[in-house]
Amino acid sequence: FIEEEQTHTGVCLFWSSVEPVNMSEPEEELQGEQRDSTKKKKKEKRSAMKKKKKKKKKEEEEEEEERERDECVVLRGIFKLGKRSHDVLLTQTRLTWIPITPETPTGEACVLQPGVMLLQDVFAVKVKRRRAAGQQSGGPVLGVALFCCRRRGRRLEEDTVHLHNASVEHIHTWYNTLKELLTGSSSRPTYLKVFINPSSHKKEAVHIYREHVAPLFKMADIRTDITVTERKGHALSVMKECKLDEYDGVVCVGGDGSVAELCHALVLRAQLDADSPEKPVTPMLPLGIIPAGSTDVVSCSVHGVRDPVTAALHIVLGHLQQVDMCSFSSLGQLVCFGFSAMFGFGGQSLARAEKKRWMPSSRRREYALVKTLARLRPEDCQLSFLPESWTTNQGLYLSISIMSIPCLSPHTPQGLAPNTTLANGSAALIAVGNTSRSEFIKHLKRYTGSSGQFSFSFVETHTVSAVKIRPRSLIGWSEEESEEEGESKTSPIIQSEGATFPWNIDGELVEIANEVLIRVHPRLITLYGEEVDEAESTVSCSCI
Ligand SMILES: Nc1ncnc2c1ncn2[C@@H]1O[C@H](COP(=O)(O)OP(=O)(O)OP(=O)(O)O)[C@@H](O)[C@H]1O
Repeated sequence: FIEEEQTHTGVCLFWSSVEPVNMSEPEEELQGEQRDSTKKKKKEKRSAMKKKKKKKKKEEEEEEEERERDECVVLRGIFKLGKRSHDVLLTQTRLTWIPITPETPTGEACVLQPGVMLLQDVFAVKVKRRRAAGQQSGGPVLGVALFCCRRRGRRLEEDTVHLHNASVEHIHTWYNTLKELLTGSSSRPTYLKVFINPSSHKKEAVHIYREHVAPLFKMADIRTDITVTERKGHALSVMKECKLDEYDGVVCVGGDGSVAELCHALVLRAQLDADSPEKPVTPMLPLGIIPAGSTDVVSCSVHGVRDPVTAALHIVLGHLQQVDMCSFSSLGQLVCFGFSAMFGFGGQSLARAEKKRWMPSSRRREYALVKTLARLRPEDCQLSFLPESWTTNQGLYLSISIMSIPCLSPHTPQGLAPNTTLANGSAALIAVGNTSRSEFIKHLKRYTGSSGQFSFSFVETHTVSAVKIRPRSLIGWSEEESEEEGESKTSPIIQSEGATFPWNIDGELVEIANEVLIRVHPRLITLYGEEVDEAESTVSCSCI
């Protein structure tokens, strides 16, 4: 077939090189036939390729089945699942149950579906006993229960498989063997340091942890050491002092601000332990994020959903994902480590929202967004970025964002930075130049859809490893705002002389006067979770 195709291509090339001018009728007919034949051959080639792919897939499936068959059976026994008896097989990696086929009166076998469960999805096994109400121990053995996770889209849900058999000996053999197989997985934690921010979003973090997370940790025999934070910076000070080598991981229950504080703390602590004051050091412990904030973009970016159960199951099962981080510094001094920063519109609207802390958080956000749009003001600055050598641009920008993760959220399922991934070693730079308010709103609105937010002449995007932003205006944002609003100036986080500019770093307001240098540190931190391409979209933003 390939030979035929090659000969045919040769003919085509020959015909295409013939001058079309003054072509005689037979020649035209011949060329028409030739075209038909080319189409036919292409179709045949496509169908042959399809067949080949199908064959390959079938072969792979057969190989997988053979591998499963060959995999050594560790235990085999009869159990009741539901009301029916099953032949249950346990290997090193999976549990398979095949219904014992009953004979029908006509002698025909009735076909029943077998079931399978991978041990990598099982997080606990318990012996089931019959107990009277209030009885704490003992009781006749009923069977074993396997607690596992099932995937529903990007969500992980808890599920249980009950294997019933009243033989004590049989059940103990199965329980001990299953326990042994499950403890083989080294990335699963047994002792966690947990930080809960009770002030996050609707002040529900403690409740979320108690209701949805603690029972799963208990079921998986994970011990915890809990700190309920009392103020900003509390988690950082605890992390500087505590004995980290006792733990297998750290868990943060809160919003993006709490996550950023803990990531920052983990990297600083690693630097301290390694006596490396200059260079960021990869922390030994992974961080688990239980979302309890208002947007939770870091959690959404590693789970695909804003769901405490999914987050807890990723921790329990030891799913690890290395993630790029940025360092933010000014005048040679580290400001913080984080995942994303917004200068201009994003910083200004957060600064406005912070002034209205007394408002409910969603109202506060909408108010700030609308007001910042109404008073849209570009920043005059010098923007430099480093793909290989520094490129410098100067001008008016409405917004500049630097994001080392895609920043997925239910509002922006494809992410604020769909052009970066969790661990590609670079960040997305999205610079929005000066334009009219209506064009800027059009650009913002497209984030809620699937594409098109960058298809404007005033938007440029780059893949970067470092960025420098130097504001050129002499009047700082807060001074101008205070004059406009008749309010007293709020105290800046970084005390500085002269004009300061608001930055939104992982949802936290940071006011900085001078040039800011952002560097990307590939795979600096490990988070519990996995790479996801899109977040589940459950809310829409109506304010614009
Ligand atoms: N007890 C506390 N009282 C006040 N602030 C706290 C407390 N504990 C921690 N913080 C600080 O609160 C800040 C914001 O926390 P977090 O991000 O969890 O909540 P949020 O701002 O409501 O959520 P989101 O960032 O998703 O909007 C963090 O910088 C954290 O250090």
